[in-house]
Amino acid sequence: MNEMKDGKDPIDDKFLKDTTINLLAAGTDTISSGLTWFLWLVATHPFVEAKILEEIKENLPSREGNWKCLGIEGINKLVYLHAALCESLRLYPPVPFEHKSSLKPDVLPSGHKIKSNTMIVYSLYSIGRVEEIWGEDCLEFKPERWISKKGEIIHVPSYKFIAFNAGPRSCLGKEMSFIEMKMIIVAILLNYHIHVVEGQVVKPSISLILHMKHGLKVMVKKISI
Ligand code: HEM
Repeated sequence: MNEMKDGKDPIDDKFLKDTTINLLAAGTDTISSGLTWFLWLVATHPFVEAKILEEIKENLPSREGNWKCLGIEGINKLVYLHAALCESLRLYPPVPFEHKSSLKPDVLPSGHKIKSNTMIVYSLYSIGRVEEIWGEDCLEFKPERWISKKGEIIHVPSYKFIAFNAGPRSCLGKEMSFIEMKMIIVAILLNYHIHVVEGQVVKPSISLILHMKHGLKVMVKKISI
C-alpha cells in the first residue's frame, strides 16, 4: 500500500476506489430498504408515530427549533426512536439472508455435523421472527420490547439481533446507519404526515436486499409542529 511509483501509489488509488465503491454499495440499498419498512410500520402504527414525535419534540432545544438543532448528541437521546428502528430492522432486516462456509469439518450449535467447504445459508429474516428467541408476540411491531423498566435501551447481542450480521464480518456501517436513518426519520416525521394508500399489497421481494415487492404508495402531507 505504501509502495510509491513516480510519486504516486497505484495500489493506494485502487484501495481508495474499491473502498469508496464498497461503502456506497453497502450503504445505499440497505438504508433505503430499512427506511421504507420503518416508515410503513410507523404509518400503520399511529401510537408509535405519536410517541416518536412526542420524544423528538421534548428533545428539540426550542419549540421553534427544527430537526437540525438536534445534532448527533440530541439524536442519540431518542430512546424510543432507537427502539422503534431496532424493532423494524428485526422484523424487516434489509439483508434478509447470509452465507458462511466451513474451512474444516465442524458441528453446528444445532448438532448438525458438516464437512469442510460446506456453504451454510441462514435467514436473518427468520431469526428475527423465532418465537423461542423473541417470545409469543414475535410477529408484532413493539418498540417497547427494546426498552428497560428504567427507560433505557436493552442491549441485545448481535447473534440475537442479527440485522447487521454478527462476528468478524459484521457491518462496518452499523453506527453510521443508525445516525443516518434517525436523522432522515426525524426530518421526515417533523415535516410530513405519511398516509399509506389503502388496498395495496405490501410484501417483501425475495432478493439480496429486502425491498418491497411492489414498492410503497403513500400520500405525503406537509405539517408544522
Ligand atoms: C440499515 C443499514 C444496513 C444494514 C442492515 C447492513 C447490514 C450488513 C450486513 C448484514 C453485512 C454482512 C454482509 C456479509 O457478510 O455478506 C454488512 C456488511 C458491511 N456493511 Fe452494512 N449494513 C447497513 C448499512 C451500511 C452502511 C451505511 C455502510 C457504510 C457506509 C455499510 C458498510 C458495510 C461494510 C463495509 C460491510 C462489509 C464488512 C466486512 O465484510 O468485513 N453498511 N452490512
